[in-house]
Amino acid sequence: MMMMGETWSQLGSLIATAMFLWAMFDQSFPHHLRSLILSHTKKLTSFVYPYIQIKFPEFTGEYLKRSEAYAAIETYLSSKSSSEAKSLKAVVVKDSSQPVQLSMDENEEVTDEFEGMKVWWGVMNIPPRTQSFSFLPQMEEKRYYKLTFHKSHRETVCGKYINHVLQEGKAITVRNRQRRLFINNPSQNWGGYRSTQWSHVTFEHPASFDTLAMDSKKKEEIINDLIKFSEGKEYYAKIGKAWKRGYLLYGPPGTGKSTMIAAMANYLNYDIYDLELTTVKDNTELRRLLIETTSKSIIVIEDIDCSLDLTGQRNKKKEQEKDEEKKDPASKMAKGEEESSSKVTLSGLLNFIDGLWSACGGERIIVFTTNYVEKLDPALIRRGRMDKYIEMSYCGFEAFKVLAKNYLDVDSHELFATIDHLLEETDMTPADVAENLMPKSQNEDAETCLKKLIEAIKTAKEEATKKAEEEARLKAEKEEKEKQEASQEDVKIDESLAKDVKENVVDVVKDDKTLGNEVKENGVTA
Ligand SMILES: Nc1ncnc2c1ncn2[C@@H]1O[C@H](COP(=O)(O)OP(=O)(O)OP(=O)(O)O)[C@@H](O)[C@H]1O
Ligand SMILES: [Mg+2]
Repeated sequence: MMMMGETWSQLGSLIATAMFLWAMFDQSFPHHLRSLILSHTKKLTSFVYPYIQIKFPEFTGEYLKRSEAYAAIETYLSSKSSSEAKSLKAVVVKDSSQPVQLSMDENEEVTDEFEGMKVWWGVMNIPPRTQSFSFLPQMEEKRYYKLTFHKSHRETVCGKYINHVLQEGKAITVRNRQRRLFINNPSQNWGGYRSTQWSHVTFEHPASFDTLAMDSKKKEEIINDLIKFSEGKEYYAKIGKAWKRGYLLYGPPGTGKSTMIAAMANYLNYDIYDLELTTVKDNTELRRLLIETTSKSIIVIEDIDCSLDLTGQRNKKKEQEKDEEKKDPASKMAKGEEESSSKVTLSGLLNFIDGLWSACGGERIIVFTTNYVEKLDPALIRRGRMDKYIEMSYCGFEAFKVLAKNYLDVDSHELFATIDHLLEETDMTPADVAENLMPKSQNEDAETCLKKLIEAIKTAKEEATKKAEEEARLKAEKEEKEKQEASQEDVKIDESLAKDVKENVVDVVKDDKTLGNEVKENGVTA
């Protein structure tokens, strides 16, 4: 057997010979001959090894930004890696609902198939250059994904396949991401190197369309509308409209407007931006807030009628306040803080909804909620701004059945007919119905809760009747009072009229007497 030392010395001389030959080739061959030989060598290599490789480095650009493509590929390959690769890495991904994302370790390889072709993915590692000096932080290691495929698939891979991987990777990230609920910060907190226009918490509202109590047809219509919107990227581009949709949710308190927003966000997997208009100083701030929102989100302005005085009464109110201030300057000082709170105008808000800036980012839903739709300025809710009006109304029988299923797990019961009848006659919000259906102790079963609800509806009905009677009585009293006032006014007018007539008659009599005396004194002149 050959000794180890001999083997090494033979290998050494072989390398030395190869280097000598390469140096000879490099120096003595003319340039055109060299490139001819090199091109033939390439052809030969490609004949023996007909595969192409593409690298996707983890960090790119001058400031070594983590490549979006790398992250998308990592996510895309995650499921394949966990089932195929033997050595895996667990990475904690920010804002993801998955505790960790698994990716293959260096020098592992997984296969993928697309339209009948097979490709290979591997993670490679470039060892760090130890002696280099840089102001930029030294990266421990530089990794890249290596995609290998047969040269006959070049066109499909470079066109369709890579696109598919990146899009699918991003879609998985969106699917796995934790939804967030944002709230706008007052602008004094916007400064600093970490600008924080919005703060967020993880959005964990459990509402869904299944648990939302409302007419099933209406619910279906809303779901279809949402699906059409979320899949409408091409359509919106085709018709030349920004990819956004406005919903106006209106109805009495406790009818499920906020719950509906949560259900929408859960259904579409969107984030929610809860915009508190009263803390926005002016229209410029409003625009900045809008720019900071991301796509796939619902921007909510709750109780729009109370958020700002956008109902055209702003001026009236201001005038009134000014009058008060003139009388009492101290009241102005007391109000000082409040007054400087918001100067957002109706036109600023309209601009926010459908100005040029509103198109940035795309795929956004804007929701307004209000208890008093009639109070809103028509310009704010005209079609195109608010595309769909959704009325959230009092609990009907169908809505009750959803709540009974949710809260008591019953689909039918003999008491349902009574409840159906009572709900037809009485206005009760889903919130009140839900509260009565909720068992308050271990001893309360479905029947007890249903009976409790019946009692509550009956009480509400009695109260409503009493209220209506009281209102009717007050109205009648008011009308009677107005009538009396009117008749007293008539009497007054009659009296003053009579007085006028009397005075005039006295005057005429006086005039007649004076005339008579004059005639007497002067005699009749013919
Ligand atoms: N349609 C509904 N379906 C299911 N639950 C509902 C519905 N409406 C109200 N609720 C229940 O009542 C509670 C209050 O409802 P929600 O806050 O959505 O009402 P709202 O219309 O937003 O009221 P407000 O006008 O006062 O903001 C919710 O927590 C929910 O449990
Ligand atoms: Mg609400």
